[in-house]
Amino acid sequence: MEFDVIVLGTGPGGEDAAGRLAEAGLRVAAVEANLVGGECPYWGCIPSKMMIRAADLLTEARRVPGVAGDSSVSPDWGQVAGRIRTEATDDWNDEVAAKRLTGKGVQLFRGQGKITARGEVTVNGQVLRAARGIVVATGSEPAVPPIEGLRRTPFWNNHDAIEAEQAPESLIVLGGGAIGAELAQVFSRFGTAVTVLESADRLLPPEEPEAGELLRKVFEAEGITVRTGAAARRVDHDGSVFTVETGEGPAVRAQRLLVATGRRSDLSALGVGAFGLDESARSIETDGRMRAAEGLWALGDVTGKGAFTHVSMYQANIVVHDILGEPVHDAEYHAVPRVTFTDPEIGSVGLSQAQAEQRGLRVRTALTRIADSSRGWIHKAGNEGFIKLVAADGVLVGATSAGPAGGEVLSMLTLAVHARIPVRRLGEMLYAFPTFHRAVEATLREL
Ligand SMILES: Cc1cc2nc3c(=O)[nH]c(=O)nc-3n(C[C@H](O)[C@H](O)[C@H](O)COP(=O)(O)OP(=O)(O)OC[C@H]3O[C@@H](n4cnc5c(N)ncnc54)[C@H](O)[C@@H]3O)c2cc1C
Ligand SMILES: NC(=O)c1ccc[n+]([C@@H]2O[C@H](COP(=O)([O-])OP(=O)(O)OC[C@H]3O[C@@H](n4cnc5c(N)ncnc54)[C@H](O)[C@@H]3O)[C@@H](O)[C@H]2O)c1
Repeated sequence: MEFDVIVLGTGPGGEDAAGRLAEAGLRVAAVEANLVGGECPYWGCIPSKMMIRAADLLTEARRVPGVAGDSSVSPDWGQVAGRIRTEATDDWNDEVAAKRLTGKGVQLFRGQGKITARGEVTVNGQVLRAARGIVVATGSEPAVPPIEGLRRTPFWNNHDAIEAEQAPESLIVLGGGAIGAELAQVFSRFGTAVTVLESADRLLPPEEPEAGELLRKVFEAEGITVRTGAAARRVDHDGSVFTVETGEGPAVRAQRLLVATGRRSDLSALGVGAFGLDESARSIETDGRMRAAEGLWALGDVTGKGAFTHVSMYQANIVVHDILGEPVHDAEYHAVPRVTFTDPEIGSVGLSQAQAEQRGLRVRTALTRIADSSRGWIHKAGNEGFIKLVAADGVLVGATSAGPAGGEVLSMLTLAVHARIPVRRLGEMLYAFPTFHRAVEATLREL
């Protein structure tokens, strides 16, 4: 079957690119092995943020005493699980999403697609040919670390955690990255006894050390056990209880085990070797137009530029313009924003202090605490957080905004890093009183 473009994988970026290319008049085939929409709407961003919204509501209600009276809350996981089934995922049915895509003129092929030659994808024995090229948008899947015994146990990955119909009594979370931190706090707030095991020396290891320290403090205050420097060595399951040994400290036991130790993309399963690409690589390398080879584009998690929906959509926009021969700015990654939606939210953009120093930049940093700002003091309960700025050569190269609405406050810092606005000019701006983002002004003064 002949097409102009074949899009392999219909996660956020693949779906967007396929739909827009078809609307522009190209003959587009999309190949999807699972659900149209990918990880984000069914097992990622959307349902996890629904869980977080519910968990945050419980905690806000628990903060009433001492500020506004008394409160008592009775968590009901059934309401969260119900919303995820009915409102978010349609019980993991993608009929609506598939109709939306085919309604734009895309021909959808269900099944695992593989590149079998340049310009050729085979799915379920059917050969599809693309005159202009192939877009690889196949995302990532949970990585399973090589821990003795693990694969023999019924551990959870993010799919199982998102589909949970009950909050477990106890839960071990392996990995204190974005997924581990968000879901550890969610289940804890619904009454689960949670232990986080993180092999690095802090939670959210790529972020500023102050972010990991802050989360540890908040987690421990909420009753979550946090063990860092704790790489799992062995996992057992006796039919009802998991036991995880870490080499240091006592073994941990719990009803469930969530493995959230990162993601992987299997390039050999995609057949990108047909284009001369290294199939043992962790990700597909692209140029600024997201081209990986003549007639091959890649976007999303598979490019290794940040496993975030906004990165996938940003790259999809570049792919669409490039394929249509329209002008578009090359992809830039100096200001990739990311938000871990714990409470407090950890928002960050650009380089951490350590990353900037590793690049040999002459770095200046400053940090102020949200609790010391007027808004933080007014807020009283749940006012933990900080702003940290990393500057070099008179511009911000990185920033962290941790706190209530930390992800929203991040927006102005993303703009500053993206547009390389001089620090001096940022300091001349007006900051509304009393807002959380006014802490940025105080931090600029420190800087
Ligand atoms: C629990 C969790 C929470 C998250 N929260 C956030 C968040 O708050 N914000 C954020 O920005 N990001 C978040 N993410 C990350 C986000 O979900 C991913 O970065 C995003 O979905 C990646 O999009 P993608 O376009 O690369 O493809 P994916 O969403 O990974 O989809 C790829 C699709 O390709 C299909 N596919 C793979 N191989 C083939 C093949 N050979 N043939 C056919 N189809 C194939 C898959 O079935 C899948 O549907 C979260 C992830 C998880 C797991
Ligand atoms: N809010 C968001 O934007 C959001 C939320 C969830 C996920 N995501 C995306 O999905 C990606 C995957 O999330 P993730 O949390 O699985 O990966 P991650 O890479 O963010 O974190 C994995 C953590 O597991 C630790 N680890 C690895 N092996 C271990 C072991 N054997 N024992 C103990 N700890 C171990 C690592 O040190 C790391 O801190 C994220 O990097 C992020 O890009 C984004």
